Amino acid sequence: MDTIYALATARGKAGVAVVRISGPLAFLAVEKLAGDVPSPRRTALRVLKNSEGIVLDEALVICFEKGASFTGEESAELQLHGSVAIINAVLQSLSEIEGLRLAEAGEFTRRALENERLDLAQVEGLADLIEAETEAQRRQALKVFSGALGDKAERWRSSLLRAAALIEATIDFADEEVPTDVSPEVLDLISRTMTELEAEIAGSKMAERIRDGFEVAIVGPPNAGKSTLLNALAGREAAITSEFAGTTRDIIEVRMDLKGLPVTLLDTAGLRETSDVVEAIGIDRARNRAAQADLRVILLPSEGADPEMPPQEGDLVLVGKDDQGALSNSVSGKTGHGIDAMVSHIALTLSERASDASTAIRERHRIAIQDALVSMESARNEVLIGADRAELAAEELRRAVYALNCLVGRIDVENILGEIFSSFCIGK
Ligand SMILES: Nc1nc2c(ncn2[C@@H]2O[C@H](COP(=O)(O)OP(=O)(O)OP(=O)(O)O)[C@@H](O)[C@H]2O)c(=O)[nH]1
Repeated sequence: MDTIYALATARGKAGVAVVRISGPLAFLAVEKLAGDVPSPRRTALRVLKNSEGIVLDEALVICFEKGASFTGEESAELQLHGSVAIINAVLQSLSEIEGLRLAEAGEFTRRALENERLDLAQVEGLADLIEAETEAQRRQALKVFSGALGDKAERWRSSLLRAAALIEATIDFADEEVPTDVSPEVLDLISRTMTELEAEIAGSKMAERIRDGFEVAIVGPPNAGKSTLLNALAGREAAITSEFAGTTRDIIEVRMDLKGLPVTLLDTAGLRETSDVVEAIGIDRARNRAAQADLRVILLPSEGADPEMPPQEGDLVLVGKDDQGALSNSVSGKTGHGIDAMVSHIALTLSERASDASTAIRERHRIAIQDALVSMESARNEVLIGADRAELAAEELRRAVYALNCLVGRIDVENILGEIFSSFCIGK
């Protein structure tokens, strides 16, 4: 096993830069640079020198023993002054040590997975945690990273293994008198686990939204002030505004952090009958995209005007361009009146929905859970048919366990690793 090293913090000037080293020669490398190996898990101030004795930097050095590090291997972290020249000099010195090489993207995490310091779902949680931009994303990713999905999978797995063991016991005793009918307990175990898996699937759509962002569309008739409102929310001129009805044709997207929730705001073409071919295409797009959005702000030019699109649950219907707030349900992109109330409503509505989010946050998780459910359903049917189908029932339960094993990466890992680690950078 090679010993790997890499800059773990972002490149460029910073107060501190951290270089990580992991593998069997990690302590040896520290000794070469720092003169000794400080006691594990203790921060030690050391002068780092290269092989010619030239001082590179004064740094904080932390060593981690094998079995008690992020990767599970002997490893060390060098907290350097964050200068490009120091980083380069230290990386250069490390490269000159026999048996050390620069880490590949995601290689530290991959080793953590191989050494069972993390399960696959935790690796995915870590990738999301590094990507997290908003509070909701941070919380969700941290939950997965801390092993919440793996814990659940372990519980489901042991229920299914118990059910399978009960059934298998009846197979072994098939020729003899079977003391008790195990089917009620088996059915109960299967049903209870299925209910939990179904809840997980139900919440996974919302969890994906937290990862990828909610869509909020601003829709309504032309000239209602949609683009002006979007620009006010974005804090920049993202969309063109004009006094001419039908200015916005294509969909304009602005990503923002709305009280901790990741939201993509959509400005859409004003909805009306038109003979203009290009405008008509824009209106079609507007209708489709708005219909699929998580929430719509329907902006009207005046009170009682036709919204041109029926509001759905949670949608806001507001009168636009009400600069002084003469109406109760109104907003003005120009003066900012009503914007706080609107943002609060959107954030509240979306965060209520987000509270249903599960720990299954990726399509991969959903597919594995769905596979497990299909097998459990078959197992249940076999048990209901009768004791002579015990072998088939046990087989289906084993299949369900296999699907759950895939979920946390006990098996079939290689196929998915490439995809997962493609989002990691060097040093992670
Ligand atoms: N007084 C006032 N004028 C506004 C407000 N919002 C927009 N306007 C004006 O109304 C006109 C249309 O505004 P837009 O924001 O382009 O309206 P829109 O709904 O995006 O229009 P379409 O692109 O045609 O669908 C422009 O002349 C804006 O300056 C507002 O809050 N108050």
